[in-house]
Amino acid sequence: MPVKTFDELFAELAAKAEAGTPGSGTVAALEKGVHFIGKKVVEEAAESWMAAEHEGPERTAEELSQLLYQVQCLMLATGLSLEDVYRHL
Ligand SMILES: N=c1c2ncn([C@@H]3O[C@H](COP(=O)(O)OP(=O)(O)OP(=O)(O)O)[C@@H](O)[C@H]3O)c2ncn1[C@@H]1O[C@H](COP(=O)(O)O)[C@@H](O)[C@H]1O
Repeated sequence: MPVKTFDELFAELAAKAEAGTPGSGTVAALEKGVHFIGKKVVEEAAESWMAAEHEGPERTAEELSQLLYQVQCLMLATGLSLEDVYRHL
């Protein structure tokens, strides 16, 4: 299975948001807004923490991937680009 990078995922999600792609979970989440997505970020962060403490590296990687996805949704919901975030690294 080809590996999707953080930047590639962001480009995919941004294109779906721009197009309003029907059936996209990302488009649906963006319609719900910052409050909904913010709660998802917190939820996935907590699940990543719990997986790291109790569930092993594979489950932790899975939860962290979901956290990265929700972080990107929050960036899109707030109009932030990758560069806007990267310049703080
Ligand atoms: N990486 C992800 C990804 N990680 C998590 N999620 C969604 O984030 C939600 C939260 O995950 P949970 O584990 O909490 O899911 P759940 O508790 O079973 O479901 P919920 O009740 O919370 O919806 C789920 O609905 C997942 O579908 C993701 N949705 C999409 N992607 C990627 O984004 C791309 C675009 O997706 P669409 O916009 O749906 O086409 C896809 O090709 C994927 O690569």
